[in-house]
Amino acid sequence: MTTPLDHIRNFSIVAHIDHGKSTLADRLIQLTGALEERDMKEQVLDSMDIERERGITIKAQTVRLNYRAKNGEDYVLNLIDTPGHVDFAYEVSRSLAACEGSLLVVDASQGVEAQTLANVYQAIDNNHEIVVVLNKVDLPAAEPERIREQVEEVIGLDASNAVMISAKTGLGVPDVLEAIVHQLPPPREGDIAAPLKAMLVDSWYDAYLGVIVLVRIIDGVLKKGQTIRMMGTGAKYLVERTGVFKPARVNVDELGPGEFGFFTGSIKEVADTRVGDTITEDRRQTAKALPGFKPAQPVVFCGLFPVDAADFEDLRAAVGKLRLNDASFSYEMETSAALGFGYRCGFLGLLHLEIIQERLEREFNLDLIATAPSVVYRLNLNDGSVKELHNPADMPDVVKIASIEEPWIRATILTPDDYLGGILKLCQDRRGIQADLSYVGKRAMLTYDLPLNEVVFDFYDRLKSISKGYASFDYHLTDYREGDLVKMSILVNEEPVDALSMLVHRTAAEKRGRAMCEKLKELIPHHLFKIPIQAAIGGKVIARETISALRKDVTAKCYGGDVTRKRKLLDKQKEGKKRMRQFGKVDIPQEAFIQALKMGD
Ligand SMILES: Nc1nc2c(ncn2[C@@H]2O[C@H](COP(=O)(O)OP(=O)(O)OP(=O)(O)O)[C@@H](O)[C@H]2O)c(=O)[nH]1
Repeated sequence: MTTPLDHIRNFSIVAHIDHGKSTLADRLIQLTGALEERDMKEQVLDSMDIERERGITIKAQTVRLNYRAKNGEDYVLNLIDTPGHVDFAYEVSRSLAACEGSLLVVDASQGVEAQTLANVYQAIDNNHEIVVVLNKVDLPAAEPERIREQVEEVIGLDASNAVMISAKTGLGVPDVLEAIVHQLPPPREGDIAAPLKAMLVDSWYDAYLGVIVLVRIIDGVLKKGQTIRMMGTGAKYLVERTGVFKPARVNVDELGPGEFGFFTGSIKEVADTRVGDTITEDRRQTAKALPGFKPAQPVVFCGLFPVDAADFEDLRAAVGKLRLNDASFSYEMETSAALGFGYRCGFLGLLHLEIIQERLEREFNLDLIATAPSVVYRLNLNDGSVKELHNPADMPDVVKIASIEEPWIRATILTPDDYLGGILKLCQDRRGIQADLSYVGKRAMLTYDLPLNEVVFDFYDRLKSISKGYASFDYHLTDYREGDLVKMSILVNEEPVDALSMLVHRTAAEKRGRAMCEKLKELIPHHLFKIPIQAAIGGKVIARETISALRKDVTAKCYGGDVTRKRKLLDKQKEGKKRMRQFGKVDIPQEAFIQALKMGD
């Protein structure tokens, strides 16, 4: 039995990070009895360990809630979870496109932040009705009335019906359920008699069931035994199981118009399922596919290499496994003169990079060296062709290059007035161009255009430290612009270390080069000979440091007598060596790479 359309509400929750989205979702699940209290783990929606530890949401999830409203009617509420971080904007957009309304959660003690704006504008772009929820009213610092006005003023939403709640204590949460039923619209279309038409919202790999595909049904029904066709890829599959998440997986006989649910078939890889694709029945196809989605494009690349070359096979297996569940992560094999075999990997952004790296190290027990993150440059060559450059090491000879273009972003930063000066300077130092400066209550809202290349290093960390954590930040890619970019190489003992080469703006090259050489001088241990460290553009050295020679006999202090002590010291030294990489005759500790690449200003 499918639910009639006017008794279905599909909604998502949009919020700035930490404003209480997950806490509210948990409350809604709890209140509608979807979970027994004792089964209620904290934040059930954030299922992966890392997500839970870091308190961030990565994978979009959906939960069906059964709710009997005060009017006595039974409703099916589908909560579609969306990630809150900028890197996952693409996942946010596809989840929003699949539902009709949003709860906009705003922390009543903090007010509107950068991601509040970015996320709510996406919801508005998707024609969502929006219920404003002011959360954390239990906090002494909460000013719900003031924040209500702020929402109206800054976003232009009618907040007269705003629901004031504390997701933590549960206060006001039942009103949220009523608001969902009465203020959000049911699905706008849906013909149960028409041929099947469904949107592929998400997919992931499950060790027992294979690929699980999350769908939103538009027309018709989806059930076991049907042969379905993915209209974009043309692939056909037999449906083996249909079901919903409550949030535990429950099988159902069929899914009808307006409903969310999942199906499984013999689909081997997540890569076979294209998010945004239209699913129809093979023998009775829908006439028109849904407007397609753009696949997520990786914007940041870096090389990942095992510290111990013998671990390469393990790395190969691990990236393959991760990719099964994350089609937005891409990789191809790379060989580096310095680092041996590894992978060049593409990510949606810096947080995505960090998460993947951490999962590889933690879940697969790998010790990795990551090279400097790089954006995708566009090279216009003299022969008229255009080349995309993912790796500075692949840069062709400069005489072949007519011009280089780099990606730019538009960043929105909200900050208390006190830190504005420092932030303006940071943006200016990073070649930023100010587009706007206005005020949201007592806080400044800055709009800046910045080269992504200047943001991938440590912009976010710097912003947080300048503003003592109070500034919020959001960005989206805008365009490619020509820039005076040069490849800077780092030479250790006259040997170029490819993993440390990078593209920099000519005006910043000398400063970066000098900082890099100074840093490496501190980080590379003394050897028995003098080691020059140089930064160079083409053949021209722009910075230089020298590590003096040192004769060091670690066993000298053992007076030759105690053999076991001597052995222990030698073992210890060997252990230290394992985490080193040899460049020509020089050993560079892994730590030196990480630190050199992490440069502050
Ligand atoms: N005092 C108070 N704290 C709350 C309330 N709601 C949430 N919090 C706390 O605020 C913090 C962030 O809440 P989350 O629900 O994880 O926030 P989120 O928006 O889901 O964050 P992300 O998943 O990282 O985007 C947690 O420490 C919660 O315990 C509330 O009503 N009152």
